Amino acid sequence: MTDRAGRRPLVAGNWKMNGLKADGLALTDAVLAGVRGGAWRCELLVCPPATLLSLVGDRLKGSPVRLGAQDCHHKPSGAHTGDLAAPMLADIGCRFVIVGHSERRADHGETDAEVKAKAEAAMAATLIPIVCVGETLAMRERGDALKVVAAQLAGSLPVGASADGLVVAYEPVWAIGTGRTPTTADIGAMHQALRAELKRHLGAESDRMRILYGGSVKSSNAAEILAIDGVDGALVGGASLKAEDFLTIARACA
Ligand SMILES: O=C[C@H](O)COP(=O)(O)O
Repeated sequence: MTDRAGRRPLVAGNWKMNGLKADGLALTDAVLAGVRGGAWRCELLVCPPATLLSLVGDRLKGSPVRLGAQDCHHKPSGAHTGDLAAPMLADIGCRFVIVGHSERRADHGETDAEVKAKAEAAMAATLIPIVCVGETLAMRERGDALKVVAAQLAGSLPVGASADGLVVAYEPVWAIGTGRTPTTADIGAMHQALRAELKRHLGAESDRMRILYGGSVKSSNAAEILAIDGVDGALVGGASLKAEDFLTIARACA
């Protein structure tokens, strides 16, 4: 992977709804042990469940591994039982927050407009939103993937994003946790379409924005996926729960 327009690759681990305290700490310590002493080409990020953010964040202090959350509310505070506001996440050391993951879009009916509002709330709290988009299998089989995902991105893009202040993640829904991935040509074409869409909305600023690929990224396919033109890193689910697999993926950026 080459630096294109100064984009440093980002490898992000989304732990999803996994891990009790002991698991989270053991995974964090294993990642930190593997990271120590290495010169990392990519930026490293872990996104534990909300219950572990403080604990993991404390462990990560002084390390090159960043902390991120998996969701935030679109308001900065208020009567929203069970939700977490972006300023709260920033307050406990988060630097990034994933918004619009397909699991939240499916499980909680989140729309593009809500994702956009969450991304704007994240930016207002100085967090970097990772805005997720991706097609279902039916959309891909109908030949609609490029069109649908570009429209999803257009509807989810926060207003006023700067190059360093926004990350996009392309995650085909049918590739998440299934072991299936699109062809390298399909991933390349989608990343090209997303960059064109970013450019249409944000102009030249978009050249330096990172677009990640997510969906069944593993240690065995990471090098191939991360070498695709326009892929600026990976959003990793299952494989991020094993430190060695996560770090092998990160090393594939070298
Ligand atoms: O956020 C991560 C993605 O949903 C990918 O998950 P996965 O690597 O388990 O397929």
